[in-house]
Amino acid sequence: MELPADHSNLLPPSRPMKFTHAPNDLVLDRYTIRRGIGVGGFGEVYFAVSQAGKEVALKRIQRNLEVELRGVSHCLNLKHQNLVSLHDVCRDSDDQAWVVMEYVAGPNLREVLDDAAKANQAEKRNRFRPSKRLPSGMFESQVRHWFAGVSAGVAHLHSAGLVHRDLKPGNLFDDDGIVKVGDYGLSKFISASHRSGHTESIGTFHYMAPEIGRGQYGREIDLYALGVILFEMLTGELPFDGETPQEIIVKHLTDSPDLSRVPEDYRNVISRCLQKDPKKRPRDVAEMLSLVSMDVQQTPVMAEVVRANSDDRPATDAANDLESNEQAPFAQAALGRQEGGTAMVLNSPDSEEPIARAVRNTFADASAWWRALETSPGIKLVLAISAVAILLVNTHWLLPVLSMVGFFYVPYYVLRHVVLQLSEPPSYSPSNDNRSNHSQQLTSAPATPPKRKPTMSKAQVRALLRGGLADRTRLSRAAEWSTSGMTSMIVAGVLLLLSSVIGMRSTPFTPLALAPYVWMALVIWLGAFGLLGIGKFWESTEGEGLVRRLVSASWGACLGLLAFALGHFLMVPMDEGLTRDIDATALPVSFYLETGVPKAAAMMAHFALLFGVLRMWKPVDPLRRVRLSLWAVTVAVVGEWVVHQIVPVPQPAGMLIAGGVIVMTQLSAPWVKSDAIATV
Ligand SMILES: Nc1ncnc2c1ncn2[C@@H]1O[C@H](COP(=O)(O)OP(=O)(O)OP(=O)(O)O)[C@@H](O)[C@H]1O
Repeated sequence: MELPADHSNLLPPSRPMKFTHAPNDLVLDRYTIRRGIGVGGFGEVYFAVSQAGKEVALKRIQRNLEVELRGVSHCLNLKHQNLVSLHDVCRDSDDQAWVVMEYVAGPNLREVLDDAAKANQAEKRNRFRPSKRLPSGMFESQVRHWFAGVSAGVAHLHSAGLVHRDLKPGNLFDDDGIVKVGDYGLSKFISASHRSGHTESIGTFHYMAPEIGRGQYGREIDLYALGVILFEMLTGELPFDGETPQEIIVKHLTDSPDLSRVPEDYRNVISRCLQKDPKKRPRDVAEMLSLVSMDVQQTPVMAEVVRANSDDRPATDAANDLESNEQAPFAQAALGRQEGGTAMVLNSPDSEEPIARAVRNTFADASAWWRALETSPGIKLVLAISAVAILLVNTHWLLPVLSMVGFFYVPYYVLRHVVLQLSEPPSYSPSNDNRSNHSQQLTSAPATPPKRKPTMSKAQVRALLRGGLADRTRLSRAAEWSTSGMTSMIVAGVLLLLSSVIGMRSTPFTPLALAPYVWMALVIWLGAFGLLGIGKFWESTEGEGLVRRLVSASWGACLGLLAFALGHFLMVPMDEGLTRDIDATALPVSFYLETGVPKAAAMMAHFALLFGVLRMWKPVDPLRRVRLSLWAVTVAVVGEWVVHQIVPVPQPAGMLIAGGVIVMTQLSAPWVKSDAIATV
């Protein structure tokens, strides 16, 4: 069924808007549809009236998007003149979810911007240009009016512990001179795992802060979007534009905005809001406004902003509690994360652990309930103290129970990671199937997918991926290191088994005969584990670098010492292979015994030299060309043989260790498949 739509100019003429309901349809038993307004990413929006005649806007959420009502009451109870009121979220008899909200008759900022651009064009043609009109075609007073109103609405959301997440001109309305912010909270309540039919319009990406790609949804993302909107209102252009979402994303991550067309007074605020690092942006809306040469006390709206922020709660923290990490459309597009969460380019392996998720959701529910609790601060304090007292009184059984839970949970958690890492190798690479799904999601006409032309060079993609790697938290790096360490331990076990079975096939099985194999497996594992750890610091930048060689050499020296100590402990004969091709009498006495057995110094020098000569950051680099390069293994073995000519160590153990470390490191280190470039 097709209806005329109010905002038809927002869609290409070839795609008429389709609405499920026709005028006069009765929905939710009490609203009569008058007309369809528009179709957005989440569903259709209608203008409707209740039986008593109240005008409302109804948003019909797409059938395949599951609406999570947890915490929605927090949004429903927000009241502010600069926010479009949410009246209700309910289901009809077909279990279809609907959002009932205030109807705003006026235009949205997208339309205002488009009209202003048209007016500007017409004036240019007529060679008439009023002095106050900005390059965008808007008047400066108009820009300030919109910016003030939107800021006030956003400040109120932040003070209530909410982050909008989807600020863009299409979501900002002019209601008879009052600016209203709409669509807040919605993206949060639509479960990411059920958004398979949802296609992000390209417009959405223009306003997305770079950190959204990392699943960060602090209020700084709203300040970033406000900066983009202000830029657009002032210049009529977007600071970061491109033909595809990917191109826009890369610009958000790497480019600086061109502020030359922005009037002087607004450059500072825009440049601060568009900082890549959220910490460098204004702390809150009040600080942002203080950067604009506006008198913040002058208008009632401004006074409201100041008030809202002065009794501001720590919105970022609260919002982060509330915000789940579920939705990262930017991340999905930028880093290849797939619906259903099977493969992602820069995935934290613990992101979807079901028990942790359930606990987090419970805490989110509890904190949302606590915030929504309408009672005096005194009663809240009494409740909080009582809860703490109850916990303290029950520690005698709570602590043992929690310890037991931890006792079983931690090994399960670790095992799950290891299994996931092993069962879905490479953990960093999107599968082909997922990739095709993904391109469908990003394409508005899936029937005839347009030919993709390469919009990014390999260097740009690497920069994008490095950017993502650089911004990961220490905790996620540490978690990944430990997971890689576990994986390498398993690989070491397999190596030990294979090598000992092959090596001891004709000798009797004794602990002494097994010792050299155990020694080698341990040294290989230690070497790889150290390199994996150091690699976590290297992964965010490309490079050769003397520092890297020195760090590798230092780790090589440590490994030599460990190898020596372990050799002694396991009573491994350390002179084998030395006398065969090297004259023991010619060896320096400070490094070798008279029998040719290497001392600790020789082992340290050998591995330091080896690790300093080889480029040890290559096998740990997630962006290496192939996951397991046999060429790298060959180079390591030959390199070891060359080093052996200078500082000999037992052979063939030395060569096996060198090759083994490179194999194990490559197998255990995360890896981005090179053709992920096509996806990104
Ligand atoms: N409360 C409202 N009153 C009047 N018009 C509205 C209201 N809410 C949305 N609209 C209009 O309905 C149309 C569709 O809105 P919707 O929010 O679904 O889409 P969007 O904002 O373009 O995309 P998305 O939902 O993906 O962010 C837009 O033209 C919007 O201006």
